[in-house]
Amino acid sequence: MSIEATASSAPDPEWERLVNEYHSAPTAGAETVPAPRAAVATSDPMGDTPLVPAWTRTGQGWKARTGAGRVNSVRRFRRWVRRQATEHGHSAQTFRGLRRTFLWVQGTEGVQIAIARREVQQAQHDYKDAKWGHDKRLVPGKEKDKRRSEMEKSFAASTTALSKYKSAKKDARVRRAVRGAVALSPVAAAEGAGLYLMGGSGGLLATGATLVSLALLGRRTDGGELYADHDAKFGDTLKLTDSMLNQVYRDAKVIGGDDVLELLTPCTLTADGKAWEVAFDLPSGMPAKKALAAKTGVASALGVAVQQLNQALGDREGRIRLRVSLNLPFTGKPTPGPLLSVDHVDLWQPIPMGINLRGQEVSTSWVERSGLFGGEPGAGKSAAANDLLIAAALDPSVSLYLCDGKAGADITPFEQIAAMYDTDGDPERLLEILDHIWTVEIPRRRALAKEHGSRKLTAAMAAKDPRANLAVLLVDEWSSYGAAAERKVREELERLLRLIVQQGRALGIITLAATQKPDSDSVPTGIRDILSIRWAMRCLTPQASDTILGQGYAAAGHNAQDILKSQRGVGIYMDGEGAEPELTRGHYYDDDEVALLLDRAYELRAKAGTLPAGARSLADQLRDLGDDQAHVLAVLLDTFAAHADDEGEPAEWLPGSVLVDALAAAGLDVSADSLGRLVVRTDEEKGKRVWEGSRAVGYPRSRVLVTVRDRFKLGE
Ligand SMILES: Nc1ncnc2c1ncn2[C@@H]1O[C@H](COP(=O)(O)OP(=O)(O)OP(=O)(O)O)[C@@H](O)[C@H]1O
Repeated sequence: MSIEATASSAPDPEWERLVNEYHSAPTAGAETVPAPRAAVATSDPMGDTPLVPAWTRTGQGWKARTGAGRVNSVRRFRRWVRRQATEHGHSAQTFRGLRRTFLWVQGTEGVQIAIARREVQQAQHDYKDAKWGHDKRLVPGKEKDKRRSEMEKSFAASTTALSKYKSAKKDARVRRAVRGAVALSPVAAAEGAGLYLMGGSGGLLATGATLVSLALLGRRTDGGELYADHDAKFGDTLKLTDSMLNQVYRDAKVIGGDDVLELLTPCTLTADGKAWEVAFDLPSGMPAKKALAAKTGVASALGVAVQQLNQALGDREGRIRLRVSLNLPFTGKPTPGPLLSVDHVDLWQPIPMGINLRGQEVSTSWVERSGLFGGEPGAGKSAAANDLLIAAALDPSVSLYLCDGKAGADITPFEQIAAMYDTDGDPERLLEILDHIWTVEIPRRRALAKEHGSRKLTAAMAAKDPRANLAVLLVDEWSSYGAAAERKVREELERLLRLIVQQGRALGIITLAATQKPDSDSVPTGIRDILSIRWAMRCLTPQASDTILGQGYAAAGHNAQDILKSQRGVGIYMDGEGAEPELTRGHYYDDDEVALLLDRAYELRAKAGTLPAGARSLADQLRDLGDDQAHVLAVLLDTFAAHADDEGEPAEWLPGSVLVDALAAAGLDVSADSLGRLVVRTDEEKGKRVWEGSRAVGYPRSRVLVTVRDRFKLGE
């Protein structure tokens, strides 16, 4: 492994940034540990202390490492059990050791003895042949002498061979006895000493030591192999080592057999103990794309699921930041969304969308942007869209235009605060909404920008002029509208949406399209290409994933098909053009939380006077008119509401005296006659009714409502 060290004399900002990053603890979403960021660059002026993140020495660092240690122990035990069934099992090793000891004691003398025995057999055979030749009759005298001499020589050779054989046997016996003594004496000594010093347990201990010695002797298999635990994959050990890393990238055919990765940090367990991280450079000249595309191979070589692996591009070509999660990420319960703890939101600022793999908050500025969220049904698009919509709702200045082509219930809770909405999947209503934006909103905004001497609306402008507000247009399931509309209407819808996305951007109109089936029908290509923020939730095919993110992303390792069904709300998030896609889980607000947040949004808007006309109470709408009679009618309506029954329904009838008193209490000097002239009753309505034990003349609420409608064209 090679770790770069920075010369103390040569400040290297890039290096310091990297070091700081590795010394910092994760932020929101993860359990955080205070990280002594500032001290890092200066505490090691010579650059010679090991690059170990400071958090490892904190209480939580120890806790994380103890947790990982515990998991590792269990896994080690499981590996040990698995090992016992193989030729590397400890009993197999012990027997191998025993056999090897026996063979050693037996030695190689057996071979000498066998050779000597063979010599004896040969010599005796030769002697027999010579004797047979000699004992023949009718052999002339000279020849007889020669044969006798050969017979005698053979006899002598046979005797010599026999004595050599005997001495080889004796020699072997002695040597074996010596080796036997050598092998047995330590065992006997240990046993004796054990028994003598500690009794039975000492004997057991000595036996254990003998078995361990035998197991050690039998460590290598007959094929000469050793049990190599370090060859185990990350998935087995849950520990990432530098040598393992190189092997992994070699196995995945990213780097060659002789290549090495240049590690910029050691393999480090993250502060929350959930993953290992390391940053490294690929061998010079190798594009990072090669490693990113080999995601499946790398995951397989690590022995983990592909979802546990995250390779992010470093800040320069060829640099990779690898993160391997110990468990499948994003499968636990979602953490409470951050909007729950804020009073209001400023949509001109970045808003929190979700949490990335490192537990960091992913925030996005939606100003001058538009987005496309896609994924199979139930992947979490509506929840993701809610991250923007709820933030927009909590900014009382923002106008909401919400359209749901699938006619679901996702945007129903927003109805009260939406400027215009369609929850029926009605293309005619969508046309009305888009037409309103194109013919009313956009010209108004353009004129406003001109008034401020600009071509676009900005945050600075909004701070000075409340008319310069943002607006959000959500079009969920465009294809459903397309399918339900006539060809002409469909073409008009497409034309308007394209114009709104293109021209509305600079004028503060944020468009968000969501689709279940990301293909060219679901969002027309021309419109899709100009939606800059993309969020690809789980898709069924890599092509669908590419339709959301852009061509070639799946092949480069960013494939939303890899997201598991259990990883709800998780998607590959691309925060604008050219941004590196990153796996992000959207913040999730359940139905109760959405209702709570929208109540807050309603209040904020009621206070700011930005509720859409339909959502404000009739009394408020009357007051807004600034007309005296409208004001009187507003007080009358409030008085009926103040006398509501147990179910909260306003009173249906009140005596004139009660109404006149209420008007007086509101500072309005209205006589009974003037009231009668304003709210003109029928003869029947003028009849007396029983009120608190006596009979009185009064006014029905329905007559007041009719007066409001007739005079001011307001109300039901
Ligand atoms: N960020 C998240 N964290 C945890 N769970 C989530 C998240 N997002 C969604 N879910 C779960 O997934 C379910 C489906 O989510 P959602 O309705 O947003 O999916 P969808 O893609 O919009 O589905 P459809 O296309 O059918 O409308 C939710 O009810 C919720 O239980």
